[in-house]
Amino acid sequence: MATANDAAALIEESKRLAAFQAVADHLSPSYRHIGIGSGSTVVHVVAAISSLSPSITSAMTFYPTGAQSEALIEDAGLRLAYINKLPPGVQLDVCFDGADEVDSALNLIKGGGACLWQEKIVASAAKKFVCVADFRKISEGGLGTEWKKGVPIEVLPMAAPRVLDELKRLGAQGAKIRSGLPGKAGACVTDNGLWIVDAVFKPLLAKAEEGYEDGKDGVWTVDGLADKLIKIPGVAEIGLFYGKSGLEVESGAQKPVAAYFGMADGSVKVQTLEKGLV
Ligand SMILES: O=C[C@H](O)[C@H](O)[C@H](O)COP(=O)(O)O
Repeated sequence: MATANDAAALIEESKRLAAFQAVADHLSPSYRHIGIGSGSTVVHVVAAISSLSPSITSAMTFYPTGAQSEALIEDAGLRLAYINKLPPGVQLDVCFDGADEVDSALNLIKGGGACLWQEKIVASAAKKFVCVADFRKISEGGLGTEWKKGVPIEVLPMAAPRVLDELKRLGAQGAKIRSGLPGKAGACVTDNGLWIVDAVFKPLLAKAEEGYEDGKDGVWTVDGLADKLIKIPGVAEIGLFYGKSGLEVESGAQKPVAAYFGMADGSVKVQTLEKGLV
């Protein structure tokens, strides 16, 4: 019988498979500017990049999405720079990052590790954002069916009570300020010095259905809810990556062009808007 350790090892291996395949498919030796996300799957992205010849990686510069990814880049001996130093008009060639859940339209929940704001800045600065995840992140029933902890929302601490009130009015089934425990008493504090509110909604629709009234009975489309959340005073950024992908717009895309999933059977599946999950 499989033990908890076996299950953990299987998940870790699936992360590794997804990351190595994504790097093999999307990191061209000609690339110069690479965004590195946050979380546990992206650790394998950096390992995959580090396994390449230094003659390739020494010509590249890597841009972090927070303290963890900054340390990943430094510890791997890769050239580190910051997105505010990217010359005006220059985009990242590619950004690799994880996700907490991915729906059929490549909308993402991100922020499980409280890094969403810088992640969205870096992902949207890239010509193409490539998502890497393990099989648990595949959402067939809409965002919120697999990731049940709620949509992470980065907020100004003094606005948190008002944000919680507004979330209730928008039909949130539950919303709370993320605790810093076990590491830190009190609220979780992000790399930007702000707080995270996690708001649980009914599973989000990837697309509006015919004649559908968004938000009725607390059921939202991803885009409909995102547009409401981002406008709440005191909200800095939201952990919904939605709208367009780098294949659809020149710049500013939040959605990945592809999502790589390591599967429990050792295979890797790739999801794109064109072909779905194959
Ligand atoms: O805030 C954290 C980021 O959005 C992560 O990319 C996301 O939580 C996925 O993390 P992991 O790769 O550890 O599942």
